[in-house]
Amino acid sequence: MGREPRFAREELEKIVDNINGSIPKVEWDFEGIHYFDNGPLTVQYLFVLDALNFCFWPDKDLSYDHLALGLKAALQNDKSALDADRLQSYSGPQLRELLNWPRPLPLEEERVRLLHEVGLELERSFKGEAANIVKSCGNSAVTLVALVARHFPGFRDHSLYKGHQVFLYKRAQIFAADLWGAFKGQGYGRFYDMSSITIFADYIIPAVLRKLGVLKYSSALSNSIDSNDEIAPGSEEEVEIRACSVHAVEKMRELIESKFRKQVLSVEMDLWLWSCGVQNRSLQHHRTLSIYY
Ligand SMILES: Nc1nc2c(c(CN[C@H]3C=C[C@H](O)[C@@H]3O)cn2[C@@H]2O[C@H](COP(=O)(O)O)[C@@H](O)[C@H]2O)c(=O)[nH]1
Repeated sequence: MGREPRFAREELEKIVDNINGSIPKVEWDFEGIHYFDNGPLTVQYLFVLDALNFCFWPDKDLSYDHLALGLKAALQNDKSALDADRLQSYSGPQLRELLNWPRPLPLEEERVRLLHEVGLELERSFKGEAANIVKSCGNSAVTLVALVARHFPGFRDHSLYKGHQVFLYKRAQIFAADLWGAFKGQGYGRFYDMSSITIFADYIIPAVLRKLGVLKYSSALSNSIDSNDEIAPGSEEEVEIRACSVHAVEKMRELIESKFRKQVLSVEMDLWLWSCGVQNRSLQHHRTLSIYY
């Protein structure tokens, strides 16, 4: 038997019936950890946040919250902390200091490289401001994702799977969703095509779907995940875990529409599933050293 995950339609139907086709509403920033001033600095904050929004698990005490809170505190202390020229100059130890983290961050060199890349390209093409990327996307989240991926190679979350290119664009899509959530669909968060954004294929959502029984893993894959083996970035298994998660949630959304006549966004389903996942610290997730999620 292969090691690939399998999508279980019966389990999915049960879940959709249990919630009566209504996705429990989770407020964006339910954790109360994000910087928000209703202006362009918030866009800069979210863009830098999502440039670094990956791979926290190698340090068991580190989580996404530390990154969000650290960048928020940095901005509150110094409004110019995330200016494009400053982004290009941070070293690893300076980034740690900014985030108030006492030891090297996972993939720290990559994080620093990505910060420099973001600062340089913001300066070169967007007058230093992430808000200008958003202004040039014509209120389309899809255009925003494409623009970000075109200008910032670090956001090009793609892999080659059995000869096909697979694009999951987790961090570029979450940037659009974060704008939409933070600005409550207004101003910098106004997009007419949020329904075209899929879930953000990270390491939490697949673990939640597995726990719910919607994704079934072979015993070989289950054993390696449960014994904390690392899964190689770009491997077939890694792409399958992520792509099956996107597929499962799209199927859930289709089922809710056909059975309950309700339109739901994948972004709303993502936030619900993700918030369940991060509140369950014992959840076993797959471990891949990746800059994409
Ligand atoms: N699918 C999905 N993945 C998300 C997020 C978020 C945060 N979204 C903000 C938006 C509104 C909320 O109020 C959140 O604050 C982070 N992650 C991913 O989780 C992992 C971190 O886990 P841990 O090591 O336990 O902290 C890592 O891959 C990270 O990239 C999300 O929303 N959806």
